[in-house]
Amino acid sequence: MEQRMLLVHAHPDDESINQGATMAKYAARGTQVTLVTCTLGEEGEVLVPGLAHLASDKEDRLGEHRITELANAMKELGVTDHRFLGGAGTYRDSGMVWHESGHATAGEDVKEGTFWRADLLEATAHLVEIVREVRPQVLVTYDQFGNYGHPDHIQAHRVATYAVSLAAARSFRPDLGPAWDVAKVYWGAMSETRMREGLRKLRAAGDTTTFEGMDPEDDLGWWVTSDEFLDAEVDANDFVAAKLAAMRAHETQIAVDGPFFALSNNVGNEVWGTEYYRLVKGTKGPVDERGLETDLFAGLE
Ligand SMILES: CC(=O)N[C@H]1[C@@H](O[C@@H]2[C@H](O)[C@H](O)[C@@H](O)[C@H](O)[C@H]2O)O[C@H](CO)[C@@H](O)[C@@H]1O
Ligand SMILES: [Zn+2]
Repeated sequence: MEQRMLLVHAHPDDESINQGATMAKYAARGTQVTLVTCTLGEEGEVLVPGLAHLASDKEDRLGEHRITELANAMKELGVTDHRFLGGAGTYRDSGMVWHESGHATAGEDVKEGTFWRADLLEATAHLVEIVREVRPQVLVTYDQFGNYGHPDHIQAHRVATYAVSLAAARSFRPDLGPAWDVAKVYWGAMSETRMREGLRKLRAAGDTTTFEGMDPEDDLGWWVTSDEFLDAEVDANDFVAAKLAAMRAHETQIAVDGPFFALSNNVGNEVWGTEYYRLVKGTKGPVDERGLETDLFAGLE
């Protein structure tokens, strides 16, 4: 079977942070990996001082710069098919604010033309066209909370979920191509056990700044998924270097000496090279002794 995987993400950088190792692993073994990014990340911060002029409140050219960052990241992962939903610049980054309880949320005045205010059916139709062209057996996106509450992540979840249904409906927009039913849909997840183990190692090594304020013995809350709800673990430790190089490519968003890289090597390999998933559509394939699939195409041979 020719394996085809489609990932739907909100901003350039989400793909590398969340599934960079998985993408590199499957691309290396010949799976067709397609990434759809819904915005250009125009409202992002700019961590590189020499690029501060690009910010949305200055020259507003961060979006075009992040197109290049994404292309560079895809080269590191070996992914050759990456697209912007509706074409580059169709949906603008909605921005975000931090809610008092620690997760992201939409600001008071979300601008016209942003992804959060997009017409859901219009945005979904753009994705249906891609789904019917690519015909993926596996689709990956965020959970209903966008994993940490960012409005664009939540909207990407909604568009991806709606597009899976409509792409399979023969009577919906036949002009967008023959119907296609995606066999398996996964939500990216962060294992509670793995995050707790990583935090314990960091704190034991004296690191109090990485994931500052998080106590490994506390309830880790919305950050993580309880292991009872995990369905798949992709061990891509051989591709950690590619993932970290892809994350570094998003230089305006991810500080090389920031929390993502502050992990010591051994913690880094364990935390970043293994990526977790919840299966929300389709039948679970063969599992290991923990009840976890180790291949997202399990059961589809
Ligand atoms: C990983 C991710 O989704 N990044 C988004 C996010 O970026 C955050 C935002 O700039 C926030 O203000 C910072 O405090 C935080 O550190 C950033 O991770 O939101 C941006 C604006 O919508 C988006 O461009 C970026 O890709
Ligand atoms: Zn994002």
